[in-house]
Amino acid sequence: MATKRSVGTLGEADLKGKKVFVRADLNVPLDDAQKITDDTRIRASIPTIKYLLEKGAKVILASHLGRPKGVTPKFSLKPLVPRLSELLGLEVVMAPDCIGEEVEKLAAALPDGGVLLLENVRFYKEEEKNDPEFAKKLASVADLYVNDAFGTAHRAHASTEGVTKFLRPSVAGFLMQKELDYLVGAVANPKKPFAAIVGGSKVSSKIGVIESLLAKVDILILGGGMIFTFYKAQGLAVGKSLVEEDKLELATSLIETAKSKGVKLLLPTDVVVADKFAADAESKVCFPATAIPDGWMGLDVGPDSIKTFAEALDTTKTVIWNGPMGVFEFEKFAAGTDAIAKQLAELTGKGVTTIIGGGDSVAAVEKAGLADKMSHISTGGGASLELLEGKPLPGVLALDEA
Ligand SMILES: Nc1ncnc2c1ncn2[C@@H]1O[C@H](COP(=O)(O)OP(=O)(O)O)[C@@H](O)[C@H]1O
Ligand SMILES: O=C(OP(=O)(O)O)[C@H](O)COP(=O)(O)O
Repeated sequence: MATKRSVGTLGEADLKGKKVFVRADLNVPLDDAQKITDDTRIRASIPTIKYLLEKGAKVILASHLGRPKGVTPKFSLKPLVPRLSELLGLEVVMAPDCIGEEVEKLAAALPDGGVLLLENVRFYKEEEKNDPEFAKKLASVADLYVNDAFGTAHRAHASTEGVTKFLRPSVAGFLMQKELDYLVGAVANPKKPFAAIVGGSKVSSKIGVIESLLAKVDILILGGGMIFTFYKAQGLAVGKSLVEEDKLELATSLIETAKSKGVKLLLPTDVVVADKFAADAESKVCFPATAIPDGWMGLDVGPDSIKTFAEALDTTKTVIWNGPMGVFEFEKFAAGTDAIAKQLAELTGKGVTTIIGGGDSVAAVEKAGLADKMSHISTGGGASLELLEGKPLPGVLALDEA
């Protein structure tokens, strides 16, 4: 797999006074009051930044947050400044933008050992388009590049890929190295039976991954918003649940592929439905899962599914989990996610390798107080799944070879 090639690292480079563009994945969950609900990704980014600061470098820190379309205040990185400053023990300077004159001025004024946090790179559509001119502008304020954004390494964007064309050296940070070392090792030769649990709401970006997962795993458990596209593909009633209409054919063919490969594909047998997408929604268990009444939406897997999933997971030796089983942010719809988290913690204690990936999945495990009970907590959900598929990660491929 292309991502196995060893990438350049910071090593003993002379960093004194150098301006280092650090791409981190600071895409943390925020509540309605813009409060950080899980800071795992911020904490995971600290060792690289601290190392650079100790070497006398100036750090220009960049990230995306969410999936904004243009400049959107609720996706600003400003709410992260106090936590970052606290963890680093210094005052992080917030830039009003990620490119332009003001950013150039702030970068030029940065003292050795200072940190400038750029505003959300996705406020520009050029970021996701990997526009070379935009990448050049990002690069123009720095001398070298460090990519520590493992969670975004599967995206060929300007700040993860394009920028490397303009900055040398371009190397991996400590988090990136740690994730690659662990995940490549664990998934290249997984102890079997090997199970994947896929849920969450990013259906269109994760449903494609399932095809390749079917070639690797013995058991595939589906939950979260993923399942309704599968039910609808079978002509079943899904009410107002999340459905990706253009993925119905793919869902049908995935069910066939699972059968032909002898993979145990488990869809929930029951779901918890709600009359609206809200914490105080009216809710009830719908059994079978495939008879969701009109006007209702599935927001969690039900108790019968939890039992079936538990029996299957009990037979495994390696489990990778990405995507919550339900809308765990609302207490009423957190039971499925909590049950998986608890069981994986128990299985880890019995010698099963458990890997949890993804911003929200990790947040759910943290909320349950079980993060330190898992074999590996990965800061990337989509990225760890793509790594598992054997796909090259563009953000890694673009870095210098060791
Ligand atoms: N049935 C569902 N309908 C809508 N959203 C869901 C459902 N189940 C889970 N979700 C949402 O999925 C989100 C996480 O999805 P995703 O980003 O794919 O996971 P991760 O960040 O772990 O990779 C959570 O905010 C959760 O509320
Ligand atoms: O949260 C992320 O991915 P994840 O939900 O798969 O862990 C990363 O920050 C990438 O975000 P994206 O899927 O909007 O490109």
